[in-house]
Amino acid sequence: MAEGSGWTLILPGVLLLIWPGLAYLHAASAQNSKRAEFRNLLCDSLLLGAWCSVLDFYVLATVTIGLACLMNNLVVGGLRQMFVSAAFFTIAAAGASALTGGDFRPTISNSLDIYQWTGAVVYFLTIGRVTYSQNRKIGRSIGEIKFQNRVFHALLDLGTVANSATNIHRLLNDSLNHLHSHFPDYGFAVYLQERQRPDVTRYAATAGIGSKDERRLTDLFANPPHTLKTHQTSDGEMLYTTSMGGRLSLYEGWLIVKAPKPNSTLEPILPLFADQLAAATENKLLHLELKKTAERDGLTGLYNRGFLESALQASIQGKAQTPSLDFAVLMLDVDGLKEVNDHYGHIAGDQLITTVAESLQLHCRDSDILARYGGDEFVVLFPSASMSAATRLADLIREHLPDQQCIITTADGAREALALHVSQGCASSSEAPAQRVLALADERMYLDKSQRRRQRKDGQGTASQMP
Ligand SMILES: Nc1nc2c(ncn2[C@@H]2O[C@H](COP(=O)(O)OP(=O)(O)OP(=O)(O)O)[C@@H](O)[C@H]2O)c(=O)[nH]1
Repeated sequence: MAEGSGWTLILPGVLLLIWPGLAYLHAASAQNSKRAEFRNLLCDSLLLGAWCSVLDFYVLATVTIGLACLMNNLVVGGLRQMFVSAAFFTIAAAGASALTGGDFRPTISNSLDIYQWTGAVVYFLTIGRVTYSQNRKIGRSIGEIKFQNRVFHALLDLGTVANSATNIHRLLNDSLNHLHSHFPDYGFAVYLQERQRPDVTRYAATAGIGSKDERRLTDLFANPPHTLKTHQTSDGEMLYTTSMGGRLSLYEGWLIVKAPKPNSTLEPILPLFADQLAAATENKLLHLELKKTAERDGLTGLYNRGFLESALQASIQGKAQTPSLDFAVLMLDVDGLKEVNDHYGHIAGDQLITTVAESLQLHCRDSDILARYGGDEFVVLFPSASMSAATRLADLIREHLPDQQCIITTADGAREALALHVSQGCASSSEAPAQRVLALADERMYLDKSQRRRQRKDGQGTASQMP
């Protein structure tokens, strides 16, 4: 083709000015933009092949344009796309030569060579620069995705960790340790307090917070919520405070996160952690409340009969599995409750029951299971103790209970002091089959009661004495 022919002006114009815009519109409007991009690249190959023909296959231009074209296709569509593009490039070059009767002039002039080399160098350096910034963007995105994955897993597992805790202390400690294991660079603290009784019921836990910050936070926590700010720095580190109150019905709560530096990625996810922790805490509080209601006696707060029977069954099974493991039972029955009810009314009777319960509780150890078994009957189960534990407690009660009194208010407003008396009987699995132990203690308790009744009749004592 003759030098300076119209094609040398039209084709670059089409390639550089019109085609990129058309290719963009095509890709943007296509339903499958990836396939549209492949088609665009193949059109690119056709146009570039034709352009090489227009340039009379000037070798440097042909090599540079051809390589750039193949590289684009390889990067975007892989080897297959590259081979297809090579075919399109060749067909277009050959077709254009055939149509226009183009020449073959691989070398033209040194100055054009220098110009062409400069263009090629600039082109490939530009591609390198673009690829570098793309890689950095991808690196940043991967970092963000990894962080979001950590957040996602930490959130997902937080629920499991919190739900498997047996009480609120464990829940808060386990949850914060879990968060700290996922985010070792961060420190965590949580504070909870009952809305109605902030000074009475409080919980606190920390993980990864230094003792200095812990002291500072404890001071801050002494007067919440006014003094707790959402953000504050501590020695160049950042403390983020998120309220958990919205998800808690009876409690106020705050999750505090200490970040090594201000962190804008962290801020939006803190409410997620606070929410998850608050939801788990609320569930646990409800669960514990329900459990307490199911296990406890409403009047005295002691274990109820249902709980005692399950604990007794566990002891019976324990004895069956390990015969050397004994348990013992002490049964107690308040004397003269009916008389108190009849004289002073049921409220006074209730007071007598609760006073006896409190006195019994004073003498029991943590491992003893003290339950209200019936109206005026109490049972103490010693799950892994012999008869001596039961007789020791029975002796203590016999010795100290009569010294204590229950103060009641009579219908006319007068205050009366009632003496506390109980009948009692003990039994152990070392002296009877495990299933019979409670019944044996009951029989012994009734023997004791009969004896005490006889004594009362003989005028040696009264069941309920009013001094
Ligand atoms: N105030 C009150 N009375 C109760 C409660 N549960 C049971 N009672 C009453 O307690 C009384 C128990 O009567 P009894 O078994 O004869 O016991 P008692 O009067 O202590 O007589 P002894 O055991 O023989 O000394 C009954 O009148 C029941 O109605 C309760 O929760 N509160």
